[in-house]
Amino acid sequence: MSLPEYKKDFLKAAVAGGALRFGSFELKSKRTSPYFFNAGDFYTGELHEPIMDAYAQTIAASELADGFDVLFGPAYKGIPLAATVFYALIKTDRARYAKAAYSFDRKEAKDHGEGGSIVGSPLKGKRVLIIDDVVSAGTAKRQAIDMIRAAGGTVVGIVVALDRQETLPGGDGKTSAIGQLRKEYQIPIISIVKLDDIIDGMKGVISDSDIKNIEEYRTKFGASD
Ligand SMILES: O=P(O)(O)OC[C@H]1O[C@H](OP(=O)(O)OP(=O)(O)O)[C@H](O)[C@@H]1O
Ligand SMILES: O=C(O)c1cc(=O)[nH]c(=O)[nH]1
Repeated sequence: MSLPEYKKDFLKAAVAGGALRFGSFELKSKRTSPYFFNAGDFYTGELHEPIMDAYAQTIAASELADGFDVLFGPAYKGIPLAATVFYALIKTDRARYAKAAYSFDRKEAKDHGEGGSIVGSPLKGKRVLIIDDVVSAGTAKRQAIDMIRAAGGTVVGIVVALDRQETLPGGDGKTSAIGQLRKEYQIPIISIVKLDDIIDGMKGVISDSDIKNIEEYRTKFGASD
């Protein structure tokens, strides 16, 4: 299967910039994974542009492309994502996104000046697309959904960089964290790449033994949703 160019560019930049690594890594879940994606590395010049463009193209090519009014980035890591990907969306298709908007929250409400927790576009009556780096257990996404609903917005979807497509530890052995959120909130959750794309895109780029380790990991922990 051939990956779209923006996914190839994303993977190439992520590997070159050290955001996507291969070896042995302990996850939050305590699983040992043969690959790791560090969204904390998005700040370098070589990574920033391809990653922000890849988010924008993922959104513009998705079912959510015309279905949101506000791109919302939960604090903290979601904040630069919302601002920068919104800019990339405008650059990608000005006519389509000129009337859209972005916003983000403060972790601590401001008690002076304009006050409150939401900065940027008000959410009342708006269709809101959440942007973030990754989903681990889904806790931060649930909090963001609650906050947006409390502010009168409707969450229409979530976009993240990577879907690891792996089962939730202690779960039913089939469902992923993303799958669980999809079911719970009945919303689309899209990603720039998923584990299957990494395996496809990295063949011939990383060693055969790294590919084999990731395929074995997918066989052991791959989710079915
Ligand atoms: O709980 P999940 O929805 O699976 O997501 C895990 C989130 O946790 C981290 O953010 P955190 O809330 O720790 O805030 P930060 O952006 O300030 O690091 C990380 O950036 C993910 O967005
Ligand atoms: O599950 C995790 O802890 C995890 C995996 C990954 O690839 N990247 C990350 O930041 N966390």
